[in-house]
Amino acid sequence: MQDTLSNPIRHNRDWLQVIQSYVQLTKPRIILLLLFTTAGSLWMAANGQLDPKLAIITLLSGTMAAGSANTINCLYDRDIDQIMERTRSRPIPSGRVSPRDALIFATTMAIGSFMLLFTFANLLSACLAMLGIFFYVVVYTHWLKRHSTQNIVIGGAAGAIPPLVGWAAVTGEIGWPAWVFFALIFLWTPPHFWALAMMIRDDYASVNVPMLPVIEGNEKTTKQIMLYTLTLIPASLLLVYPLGVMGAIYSIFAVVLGGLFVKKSWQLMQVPDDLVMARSVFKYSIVYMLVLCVGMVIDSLPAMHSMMAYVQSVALGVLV
Ligand code: HEM
Ligand SMILES: CC(C)=CCC/C(C)=C/CC/C(C)=C/COP(=O)(O)OP(=O)(O)O
Repeated sequence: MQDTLSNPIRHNRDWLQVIQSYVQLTKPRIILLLLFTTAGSLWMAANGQLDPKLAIITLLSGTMAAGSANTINCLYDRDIDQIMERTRSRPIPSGRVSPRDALIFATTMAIGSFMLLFTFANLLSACLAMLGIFFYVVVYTHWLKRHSTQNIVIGGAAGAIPPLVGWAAVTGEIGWPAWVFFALIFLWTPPHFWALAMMIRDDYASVNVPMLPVIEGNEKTTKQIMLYTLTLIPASLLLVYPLGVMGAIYSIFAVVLGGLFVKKSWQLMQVPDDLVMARSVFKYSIVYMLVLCVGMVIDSLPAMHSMMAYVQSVALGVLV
């Protein structure tokens, strides 16, 4: 203590390490992609006329809710995280954050998220954020993760809730486009996760977590990945037809990105034991979701609406 107080550089470094540990508990890179899905939904709901204050509040609250959910997951799973190689150095198993402090941190973030959404958006969005935490912690982490090969199929609904939060924050209700976006993430989660689970199969087997590749093997898993991937293009295009909330630009994103996903899953199905290919499908799943959300935002921009109207009038002029 004496040493820390008398040495300000060491004192600052200690604080930085503490902050780093808490950030690590929230699984920040996963939150970033969840925020992209929330942003896509926010822009789509606002049809390009998004109030910047509402956007910032919703994204901040989403960060806190997802951070809280991920921290409780780290707390609950600390026994198996300590054994698996990939998770051994996480803040709780490595002793950098105590379970008690993690619980206080997660509870504070959940309350903060609820209060922010309730005060600056509405009650529905605040309740949906809490439902996300409940579903991820209770339904996925507690009930399903250690007991069913379909754990992430049903549990994947938790990760699909952020777009519902975004839509509700803008409109005060859950419209059809939000449900379609929910379904899209729900269908995307199995290929995203099973490709990764193939790579870390031994880790999951060592702690008896019944992930599909552990129980059914790689060949069956790649067939399942292919089936789910095939549903993504039609599901993503429902936003264009019949819902009509997205236009030509988004359609190009959806078809090209979805086509590449199908190609990659097909390639993996030909070589089910090729873990380099499995890694490539996992990485691509992230690129797919990220770029599709960017496509949604671009398509929602008012400048794009005027450009498309101009292109349409020119095309009509040429035809008539
Ligand atoms: C229940 C559903 C899901 C499961 C079981 C799952 C599982 C995982 C796991 C185990 C990892 C590796 C994490 C690590 O090593 O720390 C991962 C990585 C990742 N997940 Fe998911 N995931 C799910 C849903 C989602 C959703 C909905 C998103 C965002 C829309 C997402 C985004 C990501 C990203 C961006 C990474 C890469 C993180 C990095 O670079 O380390 N995941 N996922
Ligand atoms: C609205 C709201 C708050 C929604 C919550 C969404 C949320 C936090 C989704 C996270 C999905 C995810 C990373 C699962 C991995 O858990 P795992 O336990 O299988 O991963 P691990 O083995 O790496 O711990």
